[in-house]
Amino acid sequence: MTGIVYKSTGSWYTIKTENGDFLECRIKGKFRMKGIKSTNPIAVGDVVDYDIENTSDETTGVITAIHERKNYIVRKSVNLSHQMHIIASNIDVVFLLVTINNPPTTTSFIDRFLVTAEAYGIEAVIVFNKIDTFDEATLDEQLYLQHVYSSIGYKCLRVSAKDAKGIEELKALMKDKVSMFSGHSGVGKSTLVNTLEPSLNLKTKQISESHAQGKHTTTFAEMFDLSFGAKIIDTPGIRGFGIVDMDKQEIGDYFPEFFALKDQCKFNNCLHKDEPHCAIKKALEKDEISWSRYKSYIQILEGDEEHYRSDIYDAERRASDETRKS
Ligand SMILES: Nc1nc2c(ncn2[C@@H]2O[C@H](COP(=O)(O)OP(=O)(O)OP(=O)(O)O)[C@@H](O)[C@H]2O)c(=O)[nH]1
Ligand SMILES: [Zn+2]
Repeated sequence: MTGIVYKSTGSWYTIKTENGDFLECRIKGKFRMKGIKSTNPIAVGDVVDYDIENTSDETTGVITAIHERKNYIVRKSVNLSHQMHIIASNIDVVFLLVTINNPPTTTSFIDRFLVTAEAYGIEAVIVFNKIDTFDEATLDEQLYLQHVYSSIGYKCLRVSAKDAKGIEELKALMKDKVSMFSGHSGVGKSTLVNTLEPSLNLKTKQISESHAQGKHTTTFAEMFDLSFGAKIIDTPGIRGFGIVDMDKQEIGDYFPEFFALKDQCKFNNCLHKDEPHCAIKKALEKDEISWSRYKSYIQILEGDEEHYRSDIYDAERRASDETRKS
């Protein structure tokens, strides 16, 4: 029998069975996934095979196999620096909430996020929130950003979580899929989820307020079914999008508009920096590639390893704090 993992608390896993019932399961034997050193063998989102185990007073399950993951997101384990903790798997779409100035979301943050999503193989959608607060300048900036990202091919939505604007479009994109919401603290993630499903009171808020950072081991990702046929994965205390190891050579491949042109660069290992006859730099000069995207690319390329290997939320937050100070 097959089920989906909705919650994991270390030794027990709550799975939803094909009948729609929830079943508490343990695992039997060793689960080793090829190529990943992870502290947890099974993560929220995993599709698993299980057997029923009946004892005199309860019915539980035993997970016997895990189906191949279509993708997964990780963070470094708190205690074991070389191991990964798999936060969640089989995510269909991740929504990045962006606010223009309250709080500010920089293009560099957006681009790092998109690069990570590309590397993970997860579709990313940009959701501009708080449109109810926009003055003319903010609106201009938002529309400009929307133009930049939609011309690359990223879906963009404009919403107001507070006034429930744009919510139907968002629901349509979430239907029949597993979604995650991400973005800086204060962009409106909890508000938006509550607008989508008022009965669902996610723990995100409480936990971030009690400064649970560093105590990740006590917070667990959890999947929820929403009434309109969508699933979301909530990751309390984890607002970033994990870590991805990238070679310098592959970074450009995670900028779709660079990737589309790179065959036209003279050198097939072109880093689009100082090389002659670079198609990306030519496109940049013709304004066919946005300067802010190119700047983000160079930052990621030249950034110290910490920048793209550590939690991008924290890295970017520090960076954006520094920019604001200067
Ligand atoms: N005007 C306006 N305010 C909003 C909107 N969405 C959220 N807010 C406000 O923005 C503030 C932050 O919203 P939250 O939903 O707590 O943000 P969050 O992203 O969950 O924040 P963290 O829990 O810290 O990660 C709250 O005061 C909300 O009322 C919106 O669409 N319009
Ligand atoms: Zn090039």
